[in-house]
Amino acid sequence: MSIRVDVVVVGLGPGGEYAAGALADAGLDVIGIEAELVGGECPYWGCVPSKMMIRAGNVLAEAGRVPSLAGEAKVAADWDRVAERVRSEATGGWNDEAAADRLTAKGVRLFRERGRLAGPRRVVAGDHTIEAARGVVLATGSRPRIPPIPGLEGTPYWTNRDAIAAGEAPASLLVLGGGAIGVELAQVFARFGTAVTVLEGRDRLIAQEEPESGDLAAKALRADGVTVRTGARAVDIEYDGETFEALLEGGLEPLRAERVLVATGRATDLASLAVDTAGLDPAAPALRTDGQMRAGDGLWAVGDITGHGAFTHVSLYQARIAVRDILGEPGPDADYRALPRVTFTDPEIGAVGMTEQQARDQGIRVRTSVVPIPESTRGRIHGPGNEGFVKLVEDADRGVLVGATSAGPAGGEVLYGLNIAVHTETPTGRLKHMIYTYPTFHRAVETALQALH
Ligand SMILES: Cc1cc2nc3c(=O)[nH]c(=O)nc-3n(C[C@H](O)[C@H](O)[C@H](O)COP(=O)(O)OP(=O)(O)OC[C@H]3O[C@@H](n4cnc5c(N)ncnc54)[C@H](O)[C@@H]3O)c2cc1C
Ligand SMILES: NC(=O)c1ccc[n+]([C@@H]2O[C@H](COP(=O)([O-])OP(=O)(O)OC[C@H]3O[C@@H](n4cnc5c(N)ncnc54)[C@H](O)[C@@H]3O)[C@@H](O)[C@H]2O)c1
Repeated sequence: MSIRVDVVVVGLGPGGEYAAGALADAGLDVIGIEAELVGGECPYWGCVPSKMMIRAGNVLAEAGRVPSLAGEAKVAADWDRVAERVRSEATGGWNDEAAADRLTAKGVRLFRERGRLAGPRRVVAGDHTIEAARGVVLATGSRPRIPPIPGLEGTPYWTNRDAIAAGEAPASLLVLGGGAIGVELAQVFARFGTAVTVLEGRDRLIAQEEPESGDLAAKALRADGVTVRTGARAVDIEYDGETFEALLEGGLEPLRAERVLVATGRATDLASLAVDTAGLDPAAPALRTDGQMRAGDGLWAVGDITGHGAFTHVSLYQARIAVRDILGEPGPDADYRALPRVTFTDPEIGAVGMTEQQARDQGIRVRTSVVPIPESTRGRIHGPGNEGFVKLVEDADRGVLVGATSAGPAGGEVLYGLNIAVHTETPTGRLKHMIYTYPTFHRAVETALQALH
């Protein structure tokens, strides 16, 4: 059956859901195509449930700090409460009815199918061929990248989805990959009694961030009893029906665990979207777009599929730009200079813009400073759990911050001011003469500005 509409949105994760709704709100005739759940990875298997799990783990850790600050606290960790909250409050039992209703109430026609391109401005979904007069938005996200480790395929390894839906905390867990997913979930399960080992191939955790961040994450995880193995890779995995055994590079002692969580990055799948029918490379790792999120004539792409950072806020930011462009409204190009991200470990590790190394690699004459939170007034007041630091990366010639990290209690919130500074390129000379509230964690930013060298 052939249908004509204004816009087709393929994939209704955060970016696609926003774009479809906003375009329908603007009066366009929109079809949204979703193969699984309206809302995508973030609300059902990503950001929201993982942060609920982290919140639970953090409460336990705070209780552990009571003896040194306030007396006695006896707590008994119970994963049932976590699983129940994830099921009922985060995911509604992995039911997207409310999200689907919100979208259809805006006038979006929802097709529960797997869509693919069939040429410019044309999408095939099930028995339907849809001609989109204005064009197509691709927002199909990413899925776990499974490394080709011999023996892994065919075993009941976990991805983020199994970890989020876990009915119980396993006795032991081997986490492959020390990126954001690996470190966040490793800490949570460790706090609920699981014996966790993180195996990271590179020489530090959260390796795309500052080295100080990786060191801090390793220290925090170790303090929770996690075994952190960096520069280590599994070369073979066996499963005997009960236990996984991972053989390591270099003949190191094998690791055994009840569960294996694969958290080794995400991949897009452009081939299954038949992007070649629109003249694009199906083997590319991501769909390249211009600053208005155009991937071709009558084709826009937003979210993980664009390769600009797998974050919900990136997907929503790009979706707003694509919507504006589709509606013919002028606006600035996407700008990733001040891309913020937070790894929600305890302590939180927030970062924006470039790391020191990235800035140096760009030939920027760099000045930096690192100020430890425990040495700040608020850090001393806070006491146990005060680990963290503020690191600034300044372009010394222009006198502006091009990157910053704020790690510590509420590190993700402290990041906001640094995000503004990098985005607006406020001169560090002006930032130094601002009034910073006493005694806050973010006063470490003022100290770090004075210490730039
Ligand atoms: C454990 C975990 C924790 C995370 N925590 C955070 C966090 O704290 N903060 C943050 O910013 N980000 C976080 N992320 C990342 C965030 O979830 C993603 O960046 C975000 O969901 C990407 O949005 P998206 O719009 O690209 O689409 P996605 O959420 O990836 O959704 C894409 C949708 O498209 C559908 N689809 C795919 N192919 C087709 C097709 N051919 N036809 C129809 N439908 C299709 C899929 O079923 C899916 O519903 C986390 C991710 C994980 C896994
Ligand atoms: N707080 C957040 O915003 C948040 C939380 C979770 C996920 N995310 C998003 O989801 C994305 C995916 O997360 P992720 O943690 O899977 O990916 P990642 O790319 O952040 O980290 C994957 C890690 O796995 C390592 N690795 C790859 N292959 C390996 C192997 N065979 N053995 C050992 N280590 C190996 C890599 O060196 C890398 O450090 C993140 O990049 C992030 O954008 C964001």
